[in-house]
Amino acid sequence: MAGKKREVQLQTVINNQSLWDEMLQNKGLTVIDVYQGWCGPCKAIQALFRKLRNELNEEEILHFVVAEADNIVSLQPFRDKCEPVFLFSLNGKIIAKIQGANAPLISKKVTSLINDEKKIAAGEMVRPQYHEILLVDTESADAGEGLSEGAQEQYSIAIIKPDAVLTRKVSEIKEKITKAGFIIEAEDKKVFTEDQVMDFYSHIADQPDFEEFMSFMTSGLSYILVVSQGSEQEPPKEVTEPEPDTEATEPTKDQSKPEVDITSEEFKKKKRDSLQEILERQNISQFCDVEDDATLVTKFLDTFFPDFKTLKSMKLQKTVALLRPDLFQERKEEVLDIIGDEGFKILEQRQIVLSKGEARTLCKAYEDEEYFEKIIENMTSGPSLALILLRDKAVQHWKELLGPGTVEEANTNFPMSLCAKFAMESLPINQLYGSDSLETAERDMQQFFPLESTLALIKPHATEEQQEEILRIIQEAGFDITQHKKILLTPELASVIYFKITGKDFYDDVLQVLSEGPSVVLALTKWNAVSAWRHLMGPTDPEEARMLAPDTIRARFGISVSKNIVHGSSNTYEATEVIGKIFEEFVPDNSEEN
Ligand SMILES: Nc1ncnc2c1ncn2[C@@H]1O[C@H](COP(=O)(O)OP(=O)(O)OP(=O)(O)O)[C@@H](O)[C@H]1O
Repeated sequence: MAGKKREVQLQTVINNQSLWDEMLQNKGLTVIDVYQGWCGPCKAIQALFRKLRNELNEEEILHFVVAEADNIVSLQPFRDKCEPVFLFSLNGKIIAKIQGANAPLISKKVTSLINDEKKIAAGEMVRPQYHEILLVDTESADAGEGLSEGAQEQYSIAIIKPDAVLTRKVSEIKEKITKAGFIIEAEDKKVFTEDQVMDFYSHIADQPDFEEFMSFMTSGLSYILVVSQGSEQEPPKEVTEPEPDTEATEPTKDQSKPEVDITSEEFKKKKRDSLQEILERQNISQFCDVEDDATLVTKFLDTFFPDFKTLKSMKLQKTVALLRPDLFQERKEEVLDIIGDEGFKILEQRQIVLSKGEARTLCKAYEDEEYFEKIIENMTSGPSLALILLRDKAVQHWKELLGPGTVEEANTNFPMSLCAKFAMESLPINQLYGSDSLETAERDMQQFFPLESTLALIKPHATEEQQEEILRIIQEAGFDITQHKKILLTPELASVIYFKITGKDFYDDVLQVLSEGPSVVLALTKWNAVSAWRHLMGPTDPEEARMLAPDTIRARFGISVSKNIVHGSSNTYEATEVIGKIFEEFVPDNSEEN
């Protein structure tokens, strides 16, 4: 019976990768107890699962399984760990993990997810964009949810406010922070909601100008930075290198290098305390708030960086992989399966016919071989498949899987490598390519996936919640929101965006919709941005979108053709023109405030 799915009283047993993949097809929530062959599933929690199953009575959408880490590639990070791990898969996406048999937490998680599923099915709630978590073992006692006190103490949060983002001061501020010896551990761009401003700035809520501050903070993108102290041995450079725009005075006692006998804790404290001071000395504190209070820092991390600790324990990297033409044509699916099984996430993929020049650059290592021209011929003979892969230590891991450059060496010394596995008569070299280093990966990404920007509009009839959801969808799809502005589109501004349709008979309808309130205007950047954003928006008419592309933004939130919630540029020329006019020629009213 080994390797076959067998029903036990409560939980289905998953003991190989194909059953695991099959399990991911389950509809609704699957609670996965990850166990080790040598110690068996967690008995302590089975009573809770039985109780939840009976009380919730939702067999169609609530499943319980036990999954053996030893035999499932996806669960590799959890092998040989004694502590129980529970994963929560929602419609095939692992969205949460609890380490340890924490019954109350597990119960709360299951109940709330099932209640949400019921509301979604009844049309009472829009499906939230759940983030897929990375499967790693965090190896710490607190690893359930949130961060330990110890971990929180090391970090400060710096918020670069909307006016600084609009006037492009972000790089300068970040550079000043890092030059002063601090490390920016993580960053995100967000438009604060009113509730969030209320929540995070409650300590100044009684100030007379708080309402003004609230509307300023919700008016555009802020950058939220998680900042740590950096190495305690290294003195902050900022104190010894006055910035050109600050007055060159004799260093005060505070600014001089730390005494040699200072303890590392004192030194860390000194550096931590000085982030605010540095910003003040550099005349940038009006653009950037610093939060050191441990409780607030935790709140920021939990709200904006829920995976921070997991990601910090990893070396997440991007690398570029390429399947050469013959392999792409004949065995693409097998390669993609291996990529998935090895835990890589494919961020982008495209078919590309390489030019001779591109092929020569990629195969430079073989330029002295007599078969060089033959491989250039082969590589330019048809489309290759280029991929951007994301994973912990992606560059090294992909190179290790590939094995050596030539089939001869792979067959002799590395018969398990992908080079040997996918060898083909037509080519004496590896049918697969991988970037050699982080620098090469960066260069390869620029070459194969050049960045492009598009203009996006969220129309006035979108509610606050819908705006937030749309921004989340945008970020989840890998777009970088490079500009953000909330403005009332007057007929003059509307004609800049909709210059192509000003003569159409429905143009008055368009102006009418835009006059109903402020719109959110965005510049979105990623490879192939224009077409990717149009794809995400869906067909112009929401009715048609609901039939043809029900997951698109217009299908989910559009009301009618004129109230179709979003707009996007039609081509790169239009995008460049309109972004230039809206974000560069039009000077925002609040750029000099605060
Ligand atoms: N027949 C119509 N009646 C009312 N409004 C319309 C009609 N046709 C188009 N519109 C509105 O004008 C906008 C621009 O129209 P266009 O023909 O350029 O559509 P699109 O390129 O699919 O959408 P968009 O340019 O907004 O991304 C549409 O998004 C829609 O809101």
